[in-house]
Amino acid sequence: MTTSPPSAPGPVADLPAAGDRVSQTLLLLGGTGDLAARLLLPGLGRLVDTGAQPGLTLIGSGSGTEDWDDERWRRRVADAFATVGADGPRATEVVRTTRYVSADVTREEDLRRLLTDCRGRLVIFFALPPMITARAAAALARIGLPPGTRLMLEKPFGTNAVSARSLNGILARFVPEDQVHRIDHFLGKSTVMNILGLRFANRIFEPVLNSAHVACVDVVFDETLGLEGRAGYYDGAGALVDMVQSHLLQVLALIAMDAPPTLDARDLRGRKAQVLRATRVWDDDPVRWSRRARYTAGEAAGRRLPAYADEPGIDPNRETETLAEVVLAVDTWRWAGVPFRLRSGKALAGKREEAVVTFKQPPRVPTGLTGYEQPDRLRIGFGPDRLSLDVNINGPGNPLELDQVNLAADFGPGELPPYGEVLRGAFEGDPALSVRGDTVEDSWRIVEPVLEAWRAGAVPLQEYPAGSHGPGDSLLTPAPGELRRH
Ligand SMILES: NC(=O)C1=CN([C@@H]2O[C@H](COP(=O)(O)OP(=O)(O)OC[C@H]3O[C@@H](n4cnc5c(N)ncnc54)[C@H](OP(=O)(O)O)[C@@H]3O)[C@@H](O)[C@H]2O)C=CC1
Ligand SMILES: O=C1O[C@H](COP(=O)(O)O)[C@@H](O)[C@H](O)[C@H]1O
Repeated sequence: MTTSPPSAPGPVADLPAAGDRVSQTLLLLGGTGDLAARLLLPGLGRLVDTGAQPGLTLIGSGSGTEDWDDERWRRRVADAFATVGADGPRATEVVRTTRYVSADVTREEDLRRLLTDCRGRLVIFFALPPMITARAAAALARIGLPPGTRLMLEKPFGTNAVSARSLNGILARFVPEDQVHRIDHFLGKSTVMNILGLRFANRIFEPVLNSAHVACVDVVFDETLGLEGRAGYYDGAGALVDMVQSHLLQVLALIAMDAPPTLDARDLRGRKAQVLRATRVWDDDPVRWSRRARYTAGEAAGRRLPAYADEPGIDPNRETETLAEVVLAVDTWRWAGVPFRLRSGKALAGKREEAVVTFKQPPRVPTGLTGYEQPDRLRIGFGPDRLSLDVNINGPGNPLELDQVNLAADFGPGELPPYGEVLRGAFEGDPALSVRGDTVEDSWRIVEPVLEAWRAGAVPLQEYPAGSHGPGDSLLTPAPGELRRH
């Protein structure tokens, strides 16, 4: 591994010492794309508006297939900043000084030209399709980067375990692991990180978060959004790769990991890695323990949606799923025998974005107390940000009749939107909120048996009308405790 590549371009090479408050350049590859406009630039706007990152220069780049210039780019940045009210002096300065450079990032000469334009410490954000990211990284490995450069790479990282390993290998040739930020914006969501506070800053939950007390854990991300014009990316990915392989496995890891001694990157990522290494498809049977489906025409959240297969840019023969479910086992002392049921789908009846820990029934409800129907549940909501507990109490009325009540705490969104948080991590050189190289490979290892079973046609592609609750035989509907290892 080296940080002194053979041909690092001149101006960026005279770097200040690490840790200083220094001028930095954020080079945004894929700046003309959807991610940059909707999520990344707004996150950046909020971050710079807090006063962090003084002296930041932003350079946006696109492939040059469309007509972009400095003026159009500045408008794009200003519009994105305006969506989050980022209009303070720092944000205004970033808008004033930002520039656009078009470049085919798979070509060495274009990359050299791009790098020559950068000053101070360099952060490169790859907001690019995965195949282009891989080719750009290979080209950068050949030409080299200035020491201290940090790379931010979007998910999905690679397109399968083999390509992820190969991309990790390429990156390791020219950037140390701690300077590689594999982005998972769920790790920047305040409620996701609050899983740590909830679990490890309280005495009452941790002792019961294990197989003695937990019947099952569900991680659910149901959206009402449909394809939203993202055919080019989504039709090659599908719900399992888009959401489960990355975001939902990260949430699973935070819920299932043991307490890290500190929250620094080495401890936190080490704990998550341990859990994911022990995770696999329930009973090693992806045919039995996965579901896939895609939406047909319907109405979701008051919007009429065409069938996924009829959306422009979709190849229906690829059989891309818009809803994926999988049941996983975490083979550790703590979790052996507890099913982790993961599900994400688009164009569903309502938003449901939460992790739910369902507890086992109490050993015995005393004779005389009636009306026990539901086990207690701990719910961690990601949108809206909310923490709640379903508990059985002797409710009003008959004092011996049980009622289930929900004790809830709502909190507003974090100080920064998720992309603001992950950008802050990269600017400050803290990879705690990014995914380590071995973990991303393990995440592919976990989902690959399912992808293979689907490719082989062993799991039928079901259909559900947009605006419905998804297929009727959901793996999440059996009562907790019904899923048993044989
Ligand atoms: N959009 C989203 O909501 C999310 C996206 N992501 C991830 O972010 C990444 C980007 O997604 P998204 O923005 O939606 O994709 P888009 O298709 O909207 O944008 C792709 C970008 O890549 C650029 N690009 C493509 N080929 C080249 C090339 N050879 N040289 C230089 N630039 C190139 C395009 O430039 P041009 O337009 O100029 O051709 C464009 O700016 C993907 O990995 C995706 O998985 C992750 C989370 C959410
Ligand atoms: O990464 C992605 O996440 C979004 C959902 O996350 P949110 O923070 O925008 O709610 C999902 O819609 C998208 O398909 C996926 O690529």
